[in-house]
Amino acid sequence: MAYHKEEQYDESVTNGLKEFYRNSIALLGEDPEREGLVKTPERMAKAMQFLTQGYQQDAKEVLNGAKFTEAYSEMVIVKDIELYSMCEHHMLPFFGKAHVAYIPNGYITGLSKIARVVDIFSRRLQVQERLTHQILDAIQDTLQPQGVAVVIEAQHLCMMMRGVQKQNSVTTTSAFSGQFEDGTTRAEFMKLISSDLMGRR
Ligand SMILES: Nc1nc2c(ncn2[C@@H]2O[C@H](COP(=O)(O)OP(=O)(O)OP(=O)(O)O)[C@@H](O)[C@H]2O)c(=O)[nH]1
Ligand SMILES: [Zn+2]
Repeated sequence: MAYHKEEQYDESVTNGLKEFYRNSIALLGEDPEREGLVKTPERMAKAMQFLTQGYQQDAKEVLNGAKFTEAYSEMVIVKDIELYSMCEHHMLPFFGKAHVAYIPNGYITGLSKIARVVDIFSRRLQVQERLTHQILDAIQDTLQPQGVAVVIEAQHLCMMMRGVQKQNSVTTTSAFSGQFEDGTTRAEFMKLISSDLMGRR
C-alpha cells in the first residue's frame, strides 16, 4: 500500500506533529521562521507518518491476500531484502537486510508479500529482536508452513552518530521455527543466504 499521496496523511496527526516539530526546532536554538525551515515541520510530520505507516497495515492480511495452494515443499528463500526501521529508544534509524525463508506445507505466498511483511514491521518503532520475531510469527501463523527462518543484519545510527560511536558494528538477529530448529536445515539456509548464486556477493 503506497503512502505518499497527500490524502493518505492524517490531517490531525500532521497538524499535531507540525506544532511539535516547530517547537522542537525552536528549542534546539534554530529559527523556525527561517526560509529553509519554514516547511520543515510539515515535511517531518509527513516523513514520520511514512516511516511509521506499518501501524496501519496488517501483515497477515497481506500474506492471506496472496496465499496459493501449491505442493512445493522445498525451502523458499527471499534474501537481501533491504529494510529501514527506527529504534524505539532514540527514534534514530537502523537499516540493513532481512533474509527470510519458509518451507511450505500446502500453501505458498506471493514473493513480494514477504518483502511487504518486512516493511510493515520495519515501519514502526522497533528493536531488531522484536522485528525479527514479528516477521517470523506473521508467516508462521498465516501459511502454517513446515518452518520459517528470519535473519536480520543491521547497523544502528544510535550506535554510530552518537553514544558509543562505533561505525562498523553490525548486529545480527535470527529466529527459527519448525524444521529450521533442526541443525541441518538451518545450516542449509545459512549457507544459501551467504552464497552468491547471482554473483552479487
Ligand atoms: N537490544 C537492542 N538494543 C537496541 C536496539 N537499538 C538500540 N538499542 C540499544 O538500546 C540501548 C538503550 O540504552 P540506554 O542506556 O537506555 O540509552 P543510552 O544512554 O542512550 O545508551 P547509549 O546508546 O549506550 O549511549 C542502547 O544500548 C542501544 O544501543 C535494538 O534494536 N535492540
Ligand atoms: Zn537507539
